[in-house]
Amino acid sequence: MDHEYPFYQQQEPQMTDYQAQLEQIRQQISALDAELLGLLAKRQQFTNQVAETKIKAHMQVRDPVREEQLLIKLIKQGQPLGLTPQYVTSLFHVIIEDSVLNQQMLLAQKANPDNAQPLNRVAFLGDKGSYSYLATQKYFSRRPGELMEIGCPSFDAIIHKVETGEADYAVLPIENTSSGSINEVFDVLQHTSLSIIGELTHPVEHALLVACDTDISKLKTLYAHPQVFSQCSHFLAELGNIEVKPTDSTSAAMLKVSEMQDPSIAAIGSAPGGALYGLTPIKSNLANQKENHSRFIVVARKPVNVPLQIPAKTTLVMSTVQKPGALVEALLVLRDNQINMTKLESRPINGNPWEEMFYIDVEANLQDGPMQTAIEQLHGITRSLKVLGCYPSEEVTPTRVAAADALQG
Ligand SMILES: O=C(O)C(=O)C[C@]1(C(=O)O)C=C[C@@H](O)C=C1
Repeated sequence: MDHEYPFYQQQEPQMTDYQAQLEQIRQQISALDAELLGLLAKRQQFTNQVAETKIKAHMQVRDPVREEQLLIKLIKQGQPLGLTPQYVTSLFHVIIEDSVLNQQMLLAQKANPDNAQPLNRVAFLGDKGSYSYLATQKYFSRRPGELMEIGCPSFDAIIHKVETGEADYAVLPIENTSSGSINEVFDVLQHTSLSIIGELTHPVEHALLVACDTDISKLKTLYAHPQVFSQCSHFLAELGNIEVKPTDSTSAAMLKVSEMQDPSIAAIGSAPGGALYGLTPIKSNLANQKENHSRFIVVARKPVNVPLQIPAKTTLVMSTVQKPGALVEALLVLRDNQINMTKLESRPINGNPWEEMFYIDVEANLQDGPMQTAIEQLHGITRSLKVLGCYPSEEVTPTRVAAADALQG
């Protein structure tokens, strides 16, 4: 006879028991997460108060000594709680970056009081879901006023919207870590009266997006912006014989795939952007370089004043006289005035392909004495020189603390 189990034998827990346990723990996690959000919001209120004080005291926003002390203390406090120095450091780098950018925005607002408006009409490439759309959302989420998104089919159309007053700002991609400078934007900057008033970098995480249940082996056609194809050239080479079809923007590619609902068709774009079109990612991280970012500039009809308390960048465009060493002579002016150049880009002059325009980004405030001297000297040795804009630098370099140092003593 089969062995009889005593009636009182504990039954094996059912899957529903485990799910109930999981749900109970998850509710406790969610309650703690809500508390953490409340604390972060309170911290933001305090650091905004710090900004108010710094405005009155004409103090720099960044205080590296304070950041180093703060990180060392937090690493020590985290250790007995089982929080590694790496975890604590990376967490507070994000928190401090947000604090610095918020403070910079507050100081910039004080320096440009008439810029604050209830509605920010912003032109950008493509439509909702494009990388420019995501960058626009990111940049203006930190600024007061409602955002009116104005998607455009081309860079010329974007510039036209702002020049004619149909838009207040434009967000333009100017370079990408994988595919380099975006030449069309440098070319439109040559002839516009608009000023660069801001910048931001935004991660560009390309994913393979589809509208219905399928897999890579079934794909025959791929839609994407040409920039995306060059950034994902290695992935495309591995894909083999698949037809790639360029679109004006990433959002146009995603809209196409969403409308066709065809399992043999996909788009390359960001997963958050794709979600706006009902697309799902079947493969991520397609870019040649894993750290793939695009830098965007923000342009407007009026330049902004950048307070000396926050790090500034100035972008110049110049053409040199036709003599050997002319460019070197111009760059030596920057060196002689202790001005650090962060970017140099050359572009042919429309209608005069044998001469070039040079775009230069420097880490300097236009109001600075040395910068004023450099501009004056450059006017004397170049054929043409134009300041495209002076704007707050949004690159917040994190303060590094060696974990070992932090845990000593
Ligand atoms: O305490 C300050 O001075 C702040 O501005 C706050 C804060 C922070 O978020 O902790 C931000 C930036 C500074 O570099 C240092 C610290």
